[in-house]
Formats: sequence, C-alpha cells, structure tokens
Amino acid sequence: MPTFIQTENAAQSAEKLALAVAQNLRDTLEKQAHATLAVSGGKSPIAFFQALNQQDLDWARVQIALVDERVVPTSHADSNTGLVRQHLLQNQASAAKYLPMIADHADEGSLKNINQAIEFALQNYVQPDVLVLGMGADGHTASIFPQAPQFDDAIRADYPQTLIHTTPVTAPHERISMTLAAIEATPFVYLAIAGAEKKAVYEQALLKKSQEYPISYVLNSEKVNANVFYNN
Ligand SMILES: O=C(O)[C@H](O)[C@@H](O)[C@H](O)[C@H](O)COP(=O)(O)O
Repeated sequence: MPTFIQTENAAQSAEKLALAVAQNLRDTLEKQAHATLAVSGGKSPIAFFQALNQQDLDWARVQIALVDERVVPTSHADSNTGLVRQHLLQNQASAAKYLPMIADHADEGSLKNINQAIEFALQNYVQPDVLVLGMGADGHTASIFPQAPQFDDAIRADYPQTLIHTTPVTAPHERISMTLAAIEATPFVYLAIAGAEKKAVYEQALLKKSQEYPISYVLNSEKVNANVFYNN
C-alpha cells in the first residue's frame, strides 16, 4: 500500500522528495560502495532535480540512471539524458556518474536498430537502490504505456531482461523502459504527481491492477511500498 504525502505546492514537493531521496542515498552508501538512483523524465521533475543536486552527500559514489528513455539522440530536445544533464548533474551532483541508456554517438539512423539500442542500455544497467517514477494522465509510468503492444511483457514477472523496448500509442518516440519486475526489485520507490487530473487517475489506479492504468501494477504490488508526493 503506498504512502500518500500531500504538500502545499510544487516547490515543497520537490524539496521534500529531494530530502527523502538524498537520505536514502546516504543510508545506502553506509552499506555499499555505490548507490544508484534512477529518475524519470518528462516535464515534471525539473524542480526536484534542482533541489536534489544541492544536497550534501558523497556524490562521487552515486550513479544516476534513467527509469526510461526516449529512443532519440541525446542531443534531441525530448531526450531524458539531456534533461538529466541540464538539471540534475549540476552543482554537487556533478560528481555523480551517469549510466546512459542511449550512446552519445547514436544518431537517428543507428537508433533504428532497436535491438542494438537495448543491448547498449542493458550493458550500462545497474539495479537501482532508489527510483523516482512519474505518471502520465493516461496512467502510464516509466515507459509502460496502456496500449503499447509490449505491455504484457513489460509487466511479466519472468520477462528475461530488466529493460524493454516499448512503442507508446499515446505519446511520441519509441522507448526503453525498466520493466515492472525491475521496478519491484528497487528498495526505495517514489512517485511524484501534481494536479487534480493525475490525482483522479491515481485514485482509480489504486483500486486494482489493470492495463488501463499501468501505474496500478506498481501501486498494488506486494513488493513495493511507494511514497507518493502530491501537490495540486
Ligand atoms: O520519459 C518519460 O516520458 C517518463 O519517464 C514518463 O514516465 C513521465 O514520468 C510521465 O510521462 C510524466 O511526465 P510529465 O512529467 O511530462 O507529465
């Protein structure tokens, strides 16, 4: 069952989430040589990235990865890598190591070979210790989209890989995404959402697991106790 944390506004959600994630990373670093944080892209996480990159912790031992990536060159305006580089890997967090899903030298042509792209992402994959999910108004999370032909594989407990190629119907670009099983294997899971429209979707998704709202598989998972940060 998720824990729902409502805050006053977007700035407060970003700050509280950053404090919680930073503490998880510090706690992880007390037990392990490295801590890995996977973040989502999209429009929402910028304020959180800016709050997190100022936190005091041993960033040189932190690895930053993506929950999902759009299959576009890293210089593309829709690249989550670009977003993370611009807003997260700054200030204190500039000492962190980035684990890419898409190679910097990959162009539109080479990315048409999706198997090769997945192979590259898998080579760089490290099981995250902490992850921050977003959610679309269509109920997708990571790049597990309701109408994607790969939906069943993305939520299968025995899918043989931690990452999967998905083809959203409701959003642009082919994607590479963590599978549900990989998300479920992460000790600290957060979901950040804002606005009444997403809250209504969240409440529907809480009721039961359904393909209509892929986030419902995370919220109703017996393996995940997500902390949900919400502001209007
Ligand atoms: O790269 C992506 O598209 C994501 O990681 C995705 O899962 C995102 O978190 C949601 O779509 C919410 O996105 P917004 O913040 O843009 O609403």
